[in-house]
Amino acid sequence: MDRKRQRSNPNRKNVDKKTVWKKKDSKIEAVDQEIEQLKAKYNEIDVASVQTFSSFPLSQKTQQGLKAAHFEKPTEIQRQSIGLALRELDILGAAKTGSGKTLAFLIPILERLYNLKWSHLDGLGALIISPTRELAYQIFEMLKTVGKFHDFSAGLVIGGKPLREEAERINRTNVVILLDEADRILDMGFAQTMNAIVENLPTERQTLLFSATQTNAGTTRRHDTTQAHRLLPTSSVVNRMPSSSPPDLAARGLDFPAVDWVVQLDCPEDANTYIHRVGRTARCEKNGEALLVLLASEEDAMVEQLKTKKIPIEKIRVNPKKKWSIQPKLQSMCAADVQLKEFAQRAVVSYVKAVFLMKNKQVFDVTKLDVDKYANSMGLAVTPRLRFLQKYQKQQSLKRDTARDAPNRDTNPPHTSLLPAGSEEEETGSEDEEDLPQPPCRQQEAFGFDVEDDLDDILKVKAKTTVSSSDEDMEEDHKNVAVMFPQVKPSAKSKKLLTKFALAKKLAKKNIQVNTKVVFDDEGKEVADVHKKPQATSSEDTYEAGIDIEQVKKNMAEEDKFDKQLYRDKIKLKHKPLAVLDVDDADRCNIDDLPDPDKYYGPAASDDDNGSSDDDESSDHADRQKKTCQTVKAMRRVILRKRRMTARETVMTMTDRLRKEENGQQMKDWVWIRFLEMTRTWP
Ligand SMILES: Nc1ncnc2c1ncn2[C@@H]1O[C@H](COP(=O)(O)OP(=O)(O)OP(=O)(O)O)[C@@H](O)[C@H]1O
Repeated sequence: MDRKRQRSNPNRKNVDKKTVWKKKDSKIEAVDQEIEQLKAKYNEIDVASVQTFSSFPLSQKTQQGLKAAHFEKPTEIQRQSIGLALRELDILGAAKTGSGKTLAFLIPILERLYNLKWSHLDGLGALIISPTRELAYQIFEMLKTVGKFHDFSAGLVIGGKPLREEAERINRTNVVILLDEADRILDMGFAQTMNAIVENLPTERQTLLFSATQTNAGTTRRHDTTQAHRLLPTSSVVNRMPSSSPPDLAARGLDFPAVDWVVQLDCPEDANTYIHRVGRTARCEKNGEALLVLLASEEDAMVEQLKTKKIPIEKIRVNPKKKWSIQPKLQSMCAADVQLKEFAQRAVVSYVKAVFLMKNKQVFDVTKLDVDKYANSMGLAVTPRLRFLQKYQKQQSLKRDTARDAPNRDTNPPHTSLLPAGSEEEETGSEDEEDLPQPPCRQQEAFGFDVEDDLDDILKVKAKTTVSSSDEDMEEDHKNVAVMFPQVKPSAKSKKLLTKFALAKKLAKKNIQVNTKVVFDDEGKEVADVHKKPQATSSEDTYEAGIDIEQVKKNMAEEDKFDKQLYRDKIKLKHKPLAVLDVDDADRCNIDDLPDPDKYYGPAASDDDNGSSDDDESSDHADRQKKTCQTVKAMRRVILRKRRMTARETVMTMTDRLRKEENGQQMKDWVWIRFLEMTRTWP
């Protein structure tokens, strides 16, 4: 219809176009006007009077997004920072965990891009760097919710895809969320990457930096977390996990709704980790509780660290009446389940290693750990072998001795004396390894593996990762690593893996005959193993040098013959009728220990022919004995071969066969009785 009208009126098309342009122009004008009006209000923002988001001069689209997400009142950090960010100032904001920092930087980003009328043609307009992949997703979700009425394109770059693809995506998007372990960036050797990103950003830019604190958020005290730390004797360190455990990844920035309590059974690596973990509760105007369990050896140094961050803590002691030990229960569980025991052993070793690797030796002093008690609390009667600890202790005492012997030398060179490659001391160390008193490795005896060895890899990888940076800070780490890994250089002995091939070579060299497996049948006869090497009689001794093709062909033909015969025998055995099984053996079979059928049925029943002579009787009896013997043996074979047959099926098979024979009924009954007796002794 429209087309018809258009055809009838050629000017119509031009009129429509004009209307569209007009509409577009007026829209652009309206946007420009809105931006101008908003900008004019930026300097008039009075933080004290801001009660709701609508008090901020924000674009209609952002206001709509906030409304749709049910964000009405700004949190303190949002109130304080949004106005400043709108004025294009750089911000360094510190606010409590869960205080709404994400929105505090997302709103200004949306507004800034809107004011600049940024479109997808302009490419990248904002860059958000988040510490973890999970947090990146969370920020992305928040951005999609609040910014859904805007026309910007947002992208999430979390790695794992080809670089070119990622680069193209970045160019196409306006707001990019990049993944990186921001908090740990320096620790993990990403300082260079970080610097490279910053160097490539335009010099004219606005920077918003937010960090999580516990108390610096001004008025956020309203919903402070109630915190306490609890001291436990070393015997109560059940279920303590190393600090590098997955929860610490989740502890950074992730927003879990309705977490009331954060209970830390292991000491956090430092005060910052504590803050991040505790920040999972008391989020956004809500209350929360946190409990930290510390060992006596960790208490002083850790509490000091928390105090310097102004974290309010309250010490509580456990009521001894309320305590009960689960140690006996765990011990019995470990005794009953080898796998569980293995897990417990691994847990002990990895925990001690984690403590050993911690940087802050004032808090994490491995020498103060009561490892035996810890192992006991995990249900283990014997502490797993901790070779690295022994080596470390030995090295320490050696170092002390050397210092005593050479007082004029620099007795405590900061880091170099413990692990200098190829140094004198290292050599001494490796010699000492032989002299080290090695405790009996009971877990190795029991399970055939060394729990500790399995974890050595983790140790090495960590060391490598930490050392791999070239940054100044990383150099410092490098030194620390040298202190932390005084002796973890694997000895040449442990480096070499004993492969099957190496083992076979070793045995061949020593001329040791390895055990062979011989299979016997029920009667004690050796069963030829078809999987065994060919047993043809050809001799290989005739070879003097090289390969004699003709001889090989002959041998192969013989082997072939042998194999075919073996196969035929196997098939024959399979189809052999049960009744004729081992008939030749019948005479040798002693059935005296079997119950006598006469005992069950009386002499009359067993007498088939009353008028027969004594001789006939005795020959009858012998016949019957022979038959019985055959039957029982055949039955046993059937039962053993066809284990999958049910007991009833087996007996039915046997009795069917017997029915056709002389004295069938009587024998059938007898077989039944014998069968029932046999089944009673079956495993
Ligand atoms: N103005 C607001 N009104 C209501 N809820 C809000 C507001 N701002 C943020 N929130 C909610 O508060 C929770 C915590 O916000 P957010 O994750 O941004 O905190 P955070 O300070 O970044 O925390 P962390 O330091 O742990 O990363 C989220 O569930 C978020 O939806």
